[in-house]
Amino acid sequence: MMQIRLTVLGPRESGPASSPHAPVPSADVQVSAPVGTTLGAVAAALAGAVGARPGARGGRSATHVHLYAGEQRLDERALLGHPPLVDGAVLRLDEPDVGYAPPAPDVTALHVVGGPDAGGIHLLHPGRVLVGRSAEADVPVDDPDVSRFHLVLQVGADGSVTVADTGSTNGTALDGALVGPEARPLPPGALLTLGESALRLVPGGPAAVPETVPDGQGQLQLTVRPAVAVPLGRTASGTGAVTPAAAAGESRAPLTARARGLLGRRRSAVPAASTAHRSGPADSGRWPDPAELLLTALGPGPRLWERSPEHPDALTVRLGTRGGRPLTLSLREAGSLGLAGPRPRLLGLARALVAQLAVLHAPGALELVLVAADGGRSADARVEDWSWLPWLPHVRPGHGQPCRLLTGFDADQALARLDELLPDSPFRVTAAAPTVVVVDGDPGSAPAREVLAALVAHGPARGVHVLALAEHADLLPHGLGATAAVTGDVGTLLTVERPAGFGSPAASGHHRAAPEHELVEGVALDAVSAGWAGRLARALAPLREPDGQRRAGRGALPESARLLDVLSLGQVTPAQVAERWAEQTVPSGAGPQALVGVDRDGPCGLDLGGHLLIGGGPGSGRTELLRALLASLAVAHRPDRLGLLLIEGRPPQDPARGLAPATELPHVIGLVTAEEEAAAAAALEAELDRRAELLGERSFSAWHAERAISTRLTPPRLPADDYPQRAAVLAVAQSQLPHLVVAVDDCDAVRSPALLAALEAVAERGPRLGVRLVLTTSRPETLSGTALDEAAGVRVALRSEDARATALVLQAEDAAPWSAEELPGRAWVRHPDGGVTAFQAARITGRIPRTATQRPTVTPLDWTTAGDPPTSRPLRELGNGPTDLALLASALQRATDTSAVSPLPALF
Ligand SMILES: Nc1ncnc2c1ncn2[C@@H]1O[C@H](COP(=O)(O)OP(=O)(O)OP(=O)(O)O)[C@@H](O)[C@H]1O
Repeated sequence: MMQIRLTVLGPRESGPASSPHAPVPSADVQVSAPVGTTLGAVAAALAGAVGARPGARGGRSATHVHLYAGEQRLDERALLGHPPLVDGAVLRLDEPDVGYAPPAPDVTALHVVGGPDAGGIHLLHPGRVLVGRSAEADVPVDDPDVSRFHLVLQVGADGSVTVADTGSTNGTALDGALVGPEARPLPPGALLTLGESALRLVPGGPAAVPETVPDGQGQLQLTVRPAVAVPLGRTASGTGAVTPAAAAGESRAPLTARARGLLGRRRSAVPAASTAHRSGPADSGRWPDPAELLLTALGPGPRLWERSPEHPDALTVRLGTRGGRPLTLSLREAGSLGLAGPRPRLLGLARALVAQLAVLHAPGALELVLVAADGGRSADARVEDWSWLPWLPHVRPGHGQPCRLLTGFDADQALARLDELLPDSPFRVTAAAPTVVVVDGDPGSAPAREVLAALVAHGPARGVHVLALAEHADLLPHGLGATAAVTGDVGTLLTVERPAGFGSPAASGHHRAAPEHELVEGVALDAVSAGWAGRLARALAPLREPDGQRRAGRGALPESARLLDVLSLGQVTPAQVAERWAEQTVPSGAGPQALVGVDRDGPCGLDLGGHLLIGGGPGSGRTELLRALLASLAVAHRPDRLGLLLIEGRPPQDPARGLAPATELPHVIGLVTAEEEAAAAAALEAELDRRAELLGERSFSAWHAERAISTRLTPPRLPADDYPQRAAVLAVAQSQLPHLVVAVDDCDAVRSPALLAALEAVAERGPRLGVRLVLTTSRPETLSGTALDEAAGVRVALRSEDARATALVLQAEDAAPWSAEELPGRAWVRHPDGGVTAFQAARITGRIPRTATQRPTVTPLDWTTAGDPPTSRPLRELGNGPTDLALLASALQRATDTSAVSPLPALF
């Protein structure tokens, strides 16, 4: 099933009162659907999500819902998961959505490149274009210092543009020179300043080459491209924040200086002219303005995700401009940043900063966490303020954090998110990428405040950077490395306090016990609207890094997985299985391999080079993992090359819940019942001896290298009860040396001394002879110190109430970092090299999903619960059809028959 998140915009209320500015109903939904589902299958449900009843309006009937993506009318046969129906898509009911059309690249545009309402991209078509604060303006700019109708552009048919001031209060400057009521030519690249806003005329250019490949499941993979060269003029010493002068001096084309008068004497006199350089959009330089950011996300453009953690400008954000030059701040150098000032401007600034981080750093290079749990504001208000952010791909849990998104909209979620960032958290063990945690106001509880204080103090050294927001500077957490406070009559300026000597090579090499701070005043801040941020985040939502460039350890663990999917055996036909077997080469000394689940990098296996121990509490999924392992081994190895001997230490009351279902696998050479324990023990020991004799001095692989394995051997009929004779016959009949896996469920409950002795013999002698143990236990303390425990090279800990049990299984001093989540099948594995990774074991005895799960569903997205731990509801069993294991076993049996492979005879 693929899952894509969409926004549906409803039809505007019809009737005489309807105006182009009337609010449009909108809903964020999640669509779950099998690959190959068409839009038509969910169209009615999408319409329903915005309260539209099919047939309620002309054009829409019970069967026909008209949906548009931008201006494009969508065919109902369009496939979900393919562009434009990808994650983050915005669909509109009944009418084209002009506002969401991607900007045509070949048309000259006016970009709002700085100021309190930055980021706008307005295409200029021939005619008269009014720019002003009024919503009625052709180019509205929500800047208090901009007049309602501030200036007018005249766009000629040939693309030439002139500008004239319409008698604005604060004046207009063109590249620093005052513009009067007479029209003056506005050349491409020129910068217009009005109020605290800066606008640039950007000529059209050729369309960007698409750089993504759809995966058909709602995501777009970026194509591999050469690493972006670091712009000239930068050296390693330039990694810090940069002074405005340095920024301008180092960018390839200095950004245009703004008229100083506009900064100092707003609302009064006309600005004095100053000399200015002009820079074209192609080289807008080191610190992209909000409009360029949006284009980069929509393209996606070549600057998308350009900053690796090693990039000199990694984690450096542009706060605004001063004297027309970008003022930046490096989170790496400052450690943390506080933003203070009246909301909405504060939010606008925060959005601009987070947008820069998300556009310039790939999800593998930067993790974003949102904490918006301040009890002083209603939950609805908090979600409304931040609902744009969860669309960013950087907010997905990449280290197994128990949540769907790294968000904290209530006190519990907030504390969980902050806890996860502490150094001893299991979720930071493999963290390679830095994290920026946005904390809006109070984090919601006293413990969370404590953790936040610790993160402010010690986080930066470990790559955790706090970006805190508060209405007043004195409400910010103490000890932040830098602050930016919104000031000015109308809240469009910033006063930035940051460590002194930022970015200067001399200072960064110099150790300061308590860094002095410097104040930078009169910074014209960059702020962007919520709509702008939502559009940018939705554009980034479907994007994924090219495979090879993803950092190890990224990607979330699924809540559950189906083994047949992990094995790519969705259809599970005998032919498919026979093909797998045919790929197999002669057994080697290395143990058999088996895929059993999914880790953060995709399907994952357990290495049976040695023995395997699986520990976990009641109902944690030990038996299921064992069955999955057996099934997976059976798919990977022909039944003449692998034998499976099954032992139940504590036979379950309902045999279907134990290992009995696995006996249908053609590889199984016995399920030992209580009465058979002694016999099984004898047969096992005999088998070890037989193998030792057969091998002599040779290793298992050397032996195999010496002889070709007969595939045409028919098993002889064996007398039923004469074990020694059977063993002898086996020895002759086999003249072959298959892998043998002895699987013992609940091995702590095995009571027969003979069987325990045989198992210990396997533990000791087995690996060299091609015999491996797979043991499960709910009481690892009873095994502690035994040969069975000590021999296990690969160790898996499923959930357990008892932290000591987990520590014993993983042979860790302290289990705290490794407590597995509630989910059945969620586990940590300790590899022979000592590394520990998390994975989700896959399911093999689930019932085949029948029609009910295959039906696409549309559910409202609720951001408030995205940060909750996944509920440990048992997987819903649908229908009473055969289990996946039964299906697989039957395919394996038929494959055995048709490929003339002879399964091994029973061991005893
Ligand atoms: N990998 C998994 N994915 C989803 N659900 C699972 C998984 N493994 C187990 N379960 C669910 O958890 C239940 C318990 O699993 P299982 O019987 O394997 O656990 P156990 O640890 O052997 O339990 P017990 O303590 O009863 O022996 C199963 O009925 C199944 O519904």
